[in-house]
Amino acid sequence: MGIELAIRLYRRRFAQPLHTAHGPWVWREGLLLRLRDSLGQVGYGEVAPIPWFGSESMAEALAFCQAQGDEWRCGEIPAALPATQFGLESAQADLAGQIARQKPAIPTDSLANAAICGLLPAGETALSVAPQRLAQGHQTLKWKIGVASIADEIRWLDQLMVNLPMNTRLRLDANGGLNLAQAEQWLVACDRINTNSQLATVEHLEQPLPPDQLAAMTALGERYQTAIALDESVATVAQLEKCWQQGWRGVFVVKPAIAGSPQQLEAFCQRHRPRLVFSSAFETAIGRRAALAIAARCSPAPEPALGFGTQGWFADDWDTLTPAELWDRL
Ligand SMILES: O=C(O)CCC(=O)c1ccccc1C(=O)O
Ligand SMILES: [Mg+2]
Repeated sequence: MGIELAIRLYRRRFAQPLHTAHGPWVWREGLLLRLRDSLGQVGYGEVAPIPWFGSESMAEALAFCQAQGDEWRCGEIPAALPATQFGLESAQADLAGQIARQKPAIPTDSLANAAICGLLPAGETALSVAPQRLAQGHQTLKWKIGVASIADEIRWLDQLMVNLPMNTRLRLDANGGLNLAQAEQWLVACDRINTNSQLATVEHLEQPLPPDQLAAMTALGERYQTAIALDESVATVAQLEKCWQQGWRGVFVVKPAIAGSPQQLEAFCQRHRPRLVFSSAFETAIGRRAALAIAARCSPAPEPALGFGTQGWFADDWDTLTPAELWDRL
């Protein structure tokens, strides 16, 4: 008897919609996978695509998984299905004991918040939530920009900075929603903050321009002091390779859950030793565990902060469940 593949669909509602430059994100949909061998051992995986990041759609992922039938034959998974590659490969790794048995450099359950970037809501609400995140132990925070007017947002940035302790690091994430003039306006504001020795630091400006504008972002990186991080431009391992080949040596944000094959991702990291920031795709505990195991293998020193401050954002209690409990719940 071979390896049995079981599939479950899930749909979770954000407690408050996540606002980005792409608009509000209200529901998170994905697939949970379970492989079971003839001895009854199981391995869990998760397919959590983000179509607006260029991943496959839920329908494409589901169609591929269903087409496998009840048995998983470890066949090739098309490069056009990066979230599915992650889900099936990490389920196999889990079945092989590589995720649970491995003692991760970063403990995956009770991660200290100091090692995790706390996520702030977009807009002015960030000002009242920031003290809560600091009280929870986060020392790095992330704020979505390109959601309200640039004048308002830069004013809120200044108000936010005066109330942050000096050791705090703030990430600004534009989700590709700025034009060149706006990106320059933000970088002027960031450099002004970063040259003020009385203020905390803006760690990076994430994906200021649309994904295809690599040359323009490289030029911005040379003209301003504040670091630029690519995210949407490098959603998959293939895109990471391409941007590396085109000379990008700044920060790469990596979301393992949508990057494609974990093995290929690890190989890219070993080969080039890029500057990495690992980030969540708002996956469940199943994908999170696998993504954090990959992060630990790709960059042994847990620094900079992991972009995994995504727990508690949903209107359910799933974040309190173990992978097996979550599977049984669905
Ligand atoms: O990276 C983080 O700190 C949190 C995760 C995050 O921001 C995110 C989560 C899902 C989809 C896109 C993004 C993003 O970085 O743009
Ligand atoms: Mg981002």
